[in-house]
Amino acid sequence: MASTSGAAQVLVASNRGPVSYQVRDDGSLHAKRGGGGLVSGLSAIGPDAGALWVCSALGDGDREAVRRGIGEDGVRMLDIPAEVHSDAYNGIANSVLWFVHHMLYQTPLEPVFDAEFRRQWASYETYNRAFAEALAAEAAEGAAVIVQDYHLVLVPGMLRELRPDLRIGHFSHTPWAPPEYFRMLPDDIARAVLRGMLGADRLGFLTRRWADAFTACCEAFAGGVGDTRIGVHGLGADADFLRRRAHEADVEERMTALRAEIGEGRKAIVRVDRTELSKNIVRGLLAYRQLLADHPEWRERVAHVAFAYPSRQDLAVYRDYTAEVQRLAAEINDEYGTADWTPVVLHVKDDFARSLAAYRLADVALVNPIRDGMNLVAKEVPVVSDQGCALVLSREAGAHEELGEDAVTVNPYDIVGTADALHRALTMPLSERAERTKRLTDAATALPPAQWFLDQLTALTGQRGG
Ligand SMILES: O=P(O)(O)OC[C@H]1O[C@H](O[C@H]2O[C@H](CO)[C@@H](O)[C@H](O)[C@H]2O)[C@H](O)[C@@H](O)[C@@H]1O
Repeated sequence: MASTSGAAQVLVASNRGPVSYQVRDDGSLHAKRGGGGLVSGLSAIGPDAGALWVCSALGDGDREAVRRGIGEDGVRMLDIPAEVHSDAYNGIANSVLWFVHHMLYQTPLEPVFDAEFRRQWASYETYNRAFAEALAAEAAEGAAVIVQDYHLVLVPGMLRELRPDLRIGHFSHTPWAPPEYFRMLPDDIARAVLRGMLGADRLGFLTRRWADAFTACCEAFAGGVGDTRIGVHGLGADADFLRRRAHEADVEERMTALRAEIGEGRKAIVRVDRTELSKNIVRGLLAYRQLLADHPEWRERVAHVAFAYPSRQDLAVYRDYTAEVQRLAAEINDEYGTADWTPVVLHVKDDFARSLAAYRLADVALVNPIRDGMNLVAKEVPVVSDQGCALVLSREAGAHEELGEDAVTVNPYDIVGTADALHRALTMPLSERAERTKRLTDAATALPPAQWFLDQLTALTGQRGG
């Protein structure tokens, strides 16, 4: 394992780490890169950067790795009891805080703040305390610590009490809810969230909109942000890595297979997401069906390549959503498919090489979240696309702040509007597509992950506060 206790000068903390382990049939452990935008962003902080990454063991394989003392350089995995982790991650972080910040509650999916919620909140506190104690033990005198995301909002305040000498930052990868939605949380919990965060010297957000919403919540419920500084760092795509990786042999192989699935000469509307309610995959499929209904000329001339990778499957609402995506894709294929045309090419098994293959082949990328911290797919597709790609982008994605001018903007709730946007994107002249792709690429790569992290570190260590 990587560090000597008390020696780390720079630390990051997040629920999901850069690697996860699976136990093979022969008992050996297989290491796999962790998924999701947060990991993509932080992966620039390799062991060479000298940082220690403190994360949670997430499954049996990870726990086994901790028990066997197996680990990557620069990574410390915490073996927090499975039931505490489940309450904190599934119960509080993903069923409450995620839903509040993405404003996903709507009838009949409503928050229930009952005794079970209070029990899970106690686990969430325990979980946060485990991180605070591990960070306090690993950090050198005066070290910089940057805590990540809604799983760990109590850590800055807890760590401040344990180690007042540290420079403490926190970065949110999600949107932040406006006060009129945030106030849905019980008052004491809302205050605990804000006070926990305000234990940091500096807080980072992906866009000005989310930073302003946080400030507004503090003004409404915590008497303001006090001495805590707030900054905006719009995580960008890693162009060098993506372009290199997208031209490796396994990606080329998958392009051949995908071309066969799409069919010769057809255009491809591509989307790649975790199967996540906020990503709005169902309305994307409904919009595609509307396109086929409104514009029969596209039948047999286009395919919707939809990769919906498993996410948070311990939660019933995510399993139901996954089933709905699969049901609707099959329904569209039954309704419009022909002997040699599959209108929706749906894949649900996570495969990064196949995602890159789809990016390269895309004529149109559909990114239509209800709300999204940033959405890195919107930034990755233009970088990798072989022939220039039109981007249909929700105005509610953080990425829209930087990419909106060269995207075709949609209201994510408007199915007819999204169908019209798809038609506009499909008919965009190739020269216009290429020009827009060039500008999208410039904007998407303005702040690559390594620089994104360094900027936060410089801003944090260049000041004392809190
Ligand atoms: O760890 P999981 O529960 O499997 O979820 C994966 C990650 O989802 C969220 O990612 C966000 O971060 C991205 C990078 O800043 C952003 O582009 C994206 O739009 C967000 O959804 C979550 O914030 C992470 O903590 C999760 O690890």
